[in-house]
Amino acid sequence: MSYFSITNVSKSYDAQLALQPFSLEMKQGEFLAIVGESGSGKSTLLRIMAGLEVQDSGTVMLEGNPILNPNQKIVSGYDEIKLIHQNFHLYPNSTVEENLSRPLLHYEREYAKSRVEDLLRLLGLTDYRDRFPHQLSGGQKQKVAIGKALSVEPEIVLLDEPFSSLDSIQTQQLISEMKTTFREMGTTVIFVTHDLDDALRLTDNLIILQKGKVAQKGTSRQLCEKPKTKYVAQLFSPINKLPDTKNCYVRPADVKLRTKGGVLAHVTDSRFLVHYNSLQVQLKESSITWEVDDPQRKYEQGDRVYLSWKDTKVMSL
Ligand SMILES: Nc1ncnc2c1ncn2[C@@H]1O[C@H](COP(=O)(O)OP(=O)(O)OP(=O)(O)O)[C@@H](O)[C@H]1O
Repeated sequence: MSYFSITNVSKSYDAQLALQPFSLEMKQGEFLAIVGESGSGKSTLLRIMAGLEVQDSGTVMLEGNPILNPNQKIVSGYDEIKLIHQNFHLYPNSTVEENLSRPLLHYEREYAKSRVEDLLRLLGLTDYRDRFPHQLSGGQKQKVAIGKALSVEPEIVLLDEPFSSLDSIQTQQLISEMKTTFREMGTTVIFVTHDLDDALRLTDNLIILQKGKVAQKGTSRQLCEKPKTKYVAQLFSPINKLPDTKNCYVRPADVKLRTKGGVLAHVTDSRFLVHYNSLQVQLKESSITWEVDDPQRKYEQGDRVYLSWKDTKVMSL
């Protein structure tokens, strides 16, 4: 018996198909990221997993017990499975400490006190315990919201793009911190996002969702090297279509640049990036524009360059 399992769960809203039959098995303490563009069904899936949405078909089971949906249960949702999303709610007139304590009102006092201390320490909020939400940064507020959800010790945390109000540096930092916290607590985590980089900060275990359907699952390496669709390929880098082919592409990093021999192109733009210059080049024969990496930072706008690539690097999508 698997720890958390979703079997053939599907959902439509009127005529709109949001999720095609979806199945998943997870072990306790495992992390998973579900990546998909807007409208791919990520939130719908998480809400069904949390028992907050009625599915058209299929079952969700936690440790052999069914997760009941709002049609089957009077008070929807479970303490064991917490969904955290962007529109988090903090009590504005309560301090950080009080916000974290509120969900524990019905717990034994000593336990609640020590649990709040643990959360303050884990989330790095000890110095902010007496502050009110309006005295916190966006990242700190988000941490308190996550702390509130974690206070009842959920076994599974479902993160629905909870960091989208933060800038990318804050987001990266918070995801790394959360990863340590979740590991320490042995929490099972499912993180949905449209941003592959954010997903990879948490885990290498990926499912790509596209139009309500699993496009591919696997590790980042498997998905990057053997993408099954254009969408999966483009999550990792831009892709360049080979001239005179229907569906053959090559990545910018897999194109070699030379001063002679290969496909002639002209450099039309150059951008400085951390590890290489990213060139925009126009292929002479076909007038197609490509993006290619110039790791030696050798070429400039206006230069002629010859392009070549290995057949093994060509992706048929
Ligand atoms: N309550 C609803 N009523 C009708 N249609 C809905 C409802 N909720 C979602 N949908 C539709 O179902 C599809 C999947 O939506 P969902 O919110 O699950 O996607 P998502 O991947 O989470 O999107 P986003 O990243 O923009 O939040 C979309 O086409 C959406 O318009």
